[in-house]
Amino acid sequence: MRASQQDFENAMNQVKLLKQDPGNQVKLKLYALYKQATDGPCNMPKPGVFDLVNKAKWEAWNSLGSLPKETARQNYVDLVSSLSPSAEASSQGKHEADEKAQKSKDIVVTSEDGITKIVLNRPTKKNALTFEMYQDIILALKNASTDNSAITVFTGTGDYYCSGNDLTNFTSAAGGMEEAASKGAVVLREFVNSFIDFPKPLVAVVNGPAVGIAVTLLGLFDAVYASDKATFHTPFSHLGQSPEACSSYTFPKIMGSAKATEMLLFGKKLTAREAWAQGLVSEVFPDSTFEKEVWTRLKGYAKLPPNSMRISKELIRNNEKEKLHAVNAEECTTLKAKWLSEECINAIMNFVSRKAKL
Ligand SMILES: CCCCCC/C=C/C(=O)SCCNC(=O)CCNC(=O)[C@H](O)C(C)(C)COP(=O)(O)OP(=O)(O)OC[C@H]1O[C@@H](n2cnc3c(N)ncnc32)[C@H](O)[C@@H]1OP(=O)(O)O
Repeated sequence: MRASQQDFENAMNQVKLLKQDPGNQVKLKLYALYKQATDGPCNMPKPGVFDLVNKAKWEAWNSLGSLPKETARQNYVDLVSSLSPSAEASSQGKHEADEKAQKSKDIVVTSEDGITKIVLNRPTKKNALTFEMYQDIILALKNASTDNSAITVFTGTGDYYCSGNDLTNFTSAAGGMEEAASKGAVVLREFVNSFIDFPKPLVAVVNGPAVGIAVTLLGLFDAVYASDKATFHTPFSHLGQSPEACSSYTFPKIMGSAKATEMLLFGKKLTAREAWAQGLVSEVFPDSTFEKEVWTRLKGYAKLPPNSMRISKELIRNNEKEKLHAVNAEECTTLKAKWLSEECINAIMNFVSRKAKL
């Protein structure tokens, strides 16, 4: 259900009643969503480098790109309700938000031992990401950013970690490719932004092969643990597409441009050990002991002082947050055009009609 103007106004009042300071990141997000919901996309000149507060506010607003006013209003209401679980209206909103994330059969979210676990749960389709799953992950990350857990972990059910974007997202859209491309660019931008801005340690437990966006996103994680059965494949040229999730920036930075080119332009598939040697993976484990070793380790990390981990992450991430948002915006604009290209449409049609796999 979409948030009404009345819900929005209630949420604004609710913010004033918050008992605890939600912290600067959340306040910036609230400001940005409020501006987007009332004024639309950022239309102000960027403040100067020394005007730190206004610059941070401008960046937060600008990072929302062309997010529709209605979506911003809804996100504002959801965010406020996640902040004040004790207030009646808010607790109801939070409950609805949690339920929505939990209800999704393809994304399972649990919280235990200081760890929020977000599981891609569509094994019959190798955990390929549908439009709904992107939205559910955005919501799950939003909830995880303010829940009691110290760290957040992504993993997959079954033999794959994730086979990337569901290629039928584009062919099955009611309004056709044009509408799917426009929607895809907006959803992708918000989806990647939620990884750029995620405030707690984010860990990928890569239980099997990863393809496309499941690989490129890893450059935005804080640690990546992989089974030795995992592989890392970004066949963008084969698909007539271009890189996303800031990988056009993070991959050359992580592995150097020559290695990044082999992956992002030529679609070279890496083994887990190769990905480790190139700095994309933190550590590789034998598949037979992978789950046990990784979860034991993560439970230990989750006992570390959470605020300290948050602040350290903020120090690292803030060095390049602005750059990441700019790269994300540019990649989404480029992809939107690529999705409508003959090269891409042919590649997707070949997959859907069973003529081609990777
Ligand atoms: C908001 C939009 C954002 C978009 C961001 C841009 C992102 C880009 C990318 O992620 S590009 C990468 C896209 N992914 C692929 O190209 C992978 C396509 N899949 C394959 O090539 C193969 O399925 C495989 C190599 C992953 C696995 O092969 P195999 O082991 O032989 O299994 P199956 O092919 O039989 O797969 C089982 C079942 O799953 C379906 N499936 C697998 N991956 C996808 C996918 N990405 N999209 C849609 N469906 C997928 C496959 O069709 C089978 O379905 P079926 O049993 O036939 O109904």
